[in-house]
Amino acid sequence: MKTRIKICGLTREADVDAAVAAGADAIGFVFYPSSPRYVTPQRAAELAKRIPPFVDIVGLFVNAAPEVVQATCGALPINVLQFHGDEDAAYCRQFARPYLRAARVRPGLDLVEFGRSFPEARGLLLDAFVEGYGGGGHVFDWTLIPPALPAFLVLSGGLTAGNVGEAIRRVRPVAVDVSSGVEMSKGIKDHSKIAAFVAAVRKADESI
Ligand SMILES: O=C(O)c1ccccc1N[C@@H]1O[C@H](COP(=O)(O)O)[C@@H](O)[C@H]1O
Repeated sequence: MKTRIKICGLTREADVDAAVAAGADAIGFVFYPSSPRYVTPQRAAELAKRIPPFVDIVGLFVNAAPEVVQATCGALPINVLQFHGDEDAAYCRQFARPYLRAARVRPGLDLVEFGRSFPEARGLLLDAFVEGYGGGGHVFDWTLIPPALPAFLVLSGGLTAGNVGEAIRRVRPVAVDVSSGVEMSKGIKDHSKIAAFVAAVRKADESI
């Protein structure tokens, strides 16, 4: 099956165009003010106008006030919410929209139990445990992923064109999510890295 690709943390028109042209399945906007990739809802709405139908728009939040999530959903057509903080299931479900729940993987975290506690989640996004909640470009130990999870698995954390093929062959996620690995600096994407990342995913898809 084709591995879906999400490119996250876009802040510039040219980067959105490059991700779409390369064949990204989803574009992520970071609505976490502490992130160097933060965009205001108004800025994201401008950028989103360049995203064609059937490429999903993902809105990433970290412990945001519900009113902020609601207002952001009113500003642009977000298809999927991504909760990357300490949000519980009641918080996540209140928006009545598809959502990904991020788990920051570390030894001792029971991912099966974690997944079960978000029964409505569209997918479980696995990321490295880093300070600042995410987007740190760190790979975690993929052997910590149990063989069966109670939700679709989206793999992230330090993925690059150089390691995403191995990640797909070993972990078999339904989707991969990348930010740091396709950047020249935080929030500024490198178009050749985006193209190389997408090509590496497609090459891996052919080999499994
Ligand atoms: O991108 C950010 O700045 C960010 C901030 C807070 C939480 C998550 C964030 N990004 C997400 O982190 C993972 C891993 O990204 P990376 O490729 O290792 O840089 C990914 O899901 C991003 O969407």
